[in-house]
Amino acid sequence: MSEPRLRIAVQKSGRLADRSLELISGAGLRVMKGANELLYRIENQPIDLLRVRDDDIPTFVADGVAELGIVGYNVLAEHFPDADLEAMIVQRLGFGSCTLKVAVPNEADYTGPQWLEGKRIATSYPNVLGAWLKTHGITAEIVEMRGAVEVAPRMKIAHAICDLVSTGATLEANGMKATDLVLKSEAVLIKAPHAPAPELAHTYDMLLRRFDGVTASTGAKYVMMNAPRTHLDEIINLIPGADAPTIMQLAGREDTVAVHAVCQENVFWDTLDKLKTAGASAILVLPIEKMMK
Ligand SMILES: Nc1ncnc2c1ncn2[C@@H]1O[C@H](COP(=O)(O)OP(=O)(O)OP(=O)(O)O)[C@@H](O)[C@H]1O
Ligand SMILES: O=P(O)(O)OC[C@H]1O[C@H](OP(=O)(O)OP(=O)(O)O)[C@H](O)[C@@H]1O
Ligand SMILES: [Mg+2]
Repeated sequence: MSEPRLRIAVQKSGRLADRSLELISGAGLRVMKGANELLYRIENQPIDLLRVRDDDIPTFVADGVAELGIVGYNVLAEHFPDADLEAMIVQRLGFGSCTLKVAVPNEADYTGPQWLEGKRIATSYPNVLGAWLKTHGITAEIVEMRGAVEVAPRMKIAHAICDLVSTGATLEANGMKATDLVLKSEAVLIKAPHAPAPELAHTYDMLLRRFDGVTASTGAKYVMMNAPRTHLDEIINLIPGADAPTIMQLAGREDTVAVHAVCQENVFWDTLDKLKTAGASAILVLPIEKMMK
């Protein structure tokens, strides 16, 4: 009998496919792209990647066909409108960020959600939209469409739409404006309801630790600078998201210390300017490749 292998369901192609593979290789898994398009093997761990349509990922993971999956929160919320999603989510992954919004033609005299009362709204997210309408006490007809939702008002199929928006370019190109935020989304790592087979528990735990490490290090920076003792508090307060920086005495410079810190947030040029003004010098910002808390 063949050795058991963990399965991770990932989008085969589309907006999450590349970033999902980056996360997987960032966790040290070597992907073998074989002849089998549905299944990619991991060379150095007992793991396979199940490559499917993103719509199939929530069901595959909930049914235990795959122990883990990477999918948009929007797809998960639509599939399991009544489930405890937080219990399924292992972690938020920080990519694939988008929003689900209500949008109407530019010329509409939109005054607020009440405008939607008795109207037709086209969407690929009938469950999420239905719940949102309910919380606003609105009765509207939901027209379900699989794609090209943005053309519905022009085709006179609907008065409004509820669709994914990221840059807003699609809405603009179709003469529409976003009016209400229905859901914020990003890619999430989800897990099956049952624990993995005992012989895979070690691999599973290792994988979750590594995914956490990769996500934690994304955007994190290691910042080093020299700071005059007189302005140390001010300078530390300027370092974004830094937890307990290390302060070291510089040799032969009683009045100056070296400050090293891990920043959890973006370090902008603006921050560097402020640090400089506060007296910091020799400022270095370095990327962090991996991080384990
Ligand atoms: N414009 C966008 N900007 C950022 N993220 C997006 C955008 N559109 C979609 N996403 C995210 O990426 C996910 C996948 O989008 P994609 O368009 O590849 O899905 P799809 O066409 O349904 O793919 P599939 O063929 O797998 O069914 C979405 O569910 C959403 O979480
Ligand atoms: O606000 P924007 O940056 O324009 O992004 C929004 C568009 O992106 C998604 O479609 P996608 O491009 O993935 O194609 P699809 O409609 O085939 O899914 C979504 O369905 C919107 O149409
Ligand atoms: Mg899909």
